[in-house]
Amino acid sequence: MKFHRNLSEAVVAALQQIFFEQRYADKALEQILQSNKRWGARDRAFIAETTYDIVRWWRMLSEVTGKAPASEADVWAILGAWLHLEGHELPAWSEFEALNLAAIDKKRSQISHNPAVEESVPDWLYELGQQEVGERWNKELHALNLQAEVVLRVNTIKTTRDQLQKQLDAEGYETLALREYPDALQLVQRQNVFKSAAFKEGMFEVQDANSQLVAAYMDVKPGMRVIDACAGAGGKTLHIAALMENKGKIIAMDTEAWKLSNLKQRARRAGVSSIEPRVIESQKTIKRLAASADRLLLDVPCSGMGVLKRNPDSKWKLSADFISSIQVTQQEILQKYSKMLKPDGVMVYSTCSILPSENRKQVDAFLASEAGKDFTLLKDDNLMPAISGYDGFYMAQLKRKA
Ligand SMILES: C[S@@+](CC[C@H](N)C(=O)[O-])C[C@H]1O[C@@H](n2cnc3c(N)ncnc32)[C@H](O)[C@@H]1O
Repeated sequence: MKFHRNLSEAVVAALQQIFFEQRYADKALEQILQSNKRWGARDRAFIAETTYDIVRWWRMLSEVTGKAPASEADVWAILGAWLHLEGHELPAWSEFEALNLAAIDKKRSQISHNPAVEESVPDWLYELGQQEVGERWNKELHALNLQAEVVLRVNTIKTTRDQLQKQLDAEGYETLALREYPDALQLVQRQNVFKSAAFKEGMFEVQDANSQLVAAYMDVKPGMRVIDACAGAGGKTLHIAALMENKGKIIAMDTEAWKLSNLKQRARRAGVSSIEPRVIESQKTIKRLAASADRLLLDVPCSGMGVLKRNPDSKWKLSADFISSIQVTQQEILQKYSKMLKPDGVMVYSTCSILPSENRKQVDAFLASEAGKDFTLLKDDNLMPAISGYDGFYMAQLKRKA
């Protein structure tokens, strides 16, 4: 494989932004990819995938190159080590001249005794995972370091899974229908599906397979009144709308107005008219909706510990303090927002985390509290990356007593 210098420079520039300027990986890449309109699809894929993979393996690569990267030259060394460990011959560039490949190989073989380095996570995060996830942690961590599959959710308001599969096939995108996920198609090869006519026509959204199980857990029926209280840009809201055949009403709420604006655009493309976005300005917004929903989704903000495959930079940006503070928000949302559910209604609490302290323990604390005394837990599920091959999620289905 031939490595082009300008693409490697783009990777180094993205990594410097991510690690030295604390920018989010997706934002840094978006800006860098926009800066050169002449790069084709393969060039863009190389820059994005290489950057993400190096972000994923940053600690391991720092260890094998011998020091914590602090300069542009160090980032070139990290790129060189990555290329070498991936089995590529290094281009004869001055930045790679000082690299000692034999020393890199030696260090790589020595780090297997330290799983935090081997799996490339900070020590505190490794220890937290051990305490919380227990025996399964090493397997889950390993799975979280694999590249995420690209999974589509068929928009059943506009098409069927069979029809969409044929349409995509005709456009040059080969997909697999996933047996245990009724609305899901998985790309056989990584391709930019956002360029397809099917996407522009609103036939699908890109959504992880396990994420698609959350809306299904809501047990919605056409005509119901549903509140999605942490809707964000509406990944799950749109799925709920499709399951309700676009009949009834879904109030999509969030504290961030810009996310709800994105949701509006996506709803238009998907041909969904049953969603009413509503920004949460204060607790009054919640109180006005007391006992008004047949179904309530609390897809709460969380650590994102189930989705490290697609957001590997979270490993370096998360902190124990952030996880503690987000847990306080999760319990507050359970306590206050659960009041929006009608008696006899069903509420789903979900996270994209695999930490019990954000999941079942939050539900148990809620059930033991005054606000939770009217609720019973019907079922819950831990969707684990190593078992399923997809992102990690937790979902609990609770009923409010009649
Ligand atoms: C896990 S994300 C939601 C993802 C979204 N449901 C989806 O499927 O794409 C959590 C969302 O909660 C929002 N949020 C944070 N604090 C909130 C609060 N106190 N009340 C409601 N939403 C909040 C965030 O802005 C974020 O969009």
